[in-house]
Amino acid sequence: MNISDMSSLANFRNLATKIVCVGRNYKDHALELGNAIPMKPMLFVKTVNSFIVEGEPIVAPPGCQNLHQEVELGVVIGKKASKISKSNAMDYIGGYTVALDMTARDFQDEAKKAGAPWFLAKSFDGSCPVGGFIPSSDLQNPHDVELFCKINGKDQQRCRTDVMIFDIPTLLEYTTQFFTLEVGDVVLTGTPAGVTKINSGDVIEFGITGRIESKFLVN
Ligand SMILES: O=C([O-])CC(=O)C(=O)O
Ligand SMILES: [Mg+2]
Repeated sequence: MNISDMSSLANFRNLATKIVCVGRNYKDHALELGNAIPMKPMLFVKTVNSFIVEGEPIVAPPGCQNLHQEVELGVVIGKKASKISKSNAMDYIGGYTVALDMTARDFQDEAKKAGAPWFLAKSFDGSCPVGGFIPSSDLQNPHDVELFCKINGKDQQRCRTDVMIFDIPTLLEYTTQFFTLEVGDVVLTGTPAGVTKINSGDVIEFGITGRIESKFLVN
């Protein structure tokens, strides 16, 4: 498999073995939830069953009363990456996407209190709506784009990626010291401020300004 085989969203969905998520990578989001600014990247994972594309509905997990959206820039891995270094990390990127790290915030709050994993809060089926693909050759600087998320037509999140705490080479170097990233895997780089409660019937539009945009409906 090489990068040209995943030029469409459907293709890298089929290749992905996991979605690696970075938490608290934007100061304003860490602060809006009352969390400390991390000293090193904070990682968790979503299974491939969380991956949905346009046309598939967002569905809250059973019992969730506080479902949140988190718009995030996604890095799509183009070359198997293990123990790579910052200096050539960008060579391992096949392209970029934008996704929602859907979060059952009430489940997460409960897990945080118990010191328990976030798995249920973060990786329920359909918890990762993914939209669009930009080959890395078409996006020279992923740290110089604007992410946006609108709910029912109203701006909810809008932020440039240059304010990430840990940049993409740092995230890839750190991540791959511990586990291998396979072709098609997606690394979600954290959400900016503006997460909020999502309700049944909402329409969520999100993307990279001027580049990719997609629309998902909430069941
Ligand atoms: O749940 C959280 O607040 C952590 C997270 O995913 C993020 O910062 O993107
Ligand atoms: Mg997130």
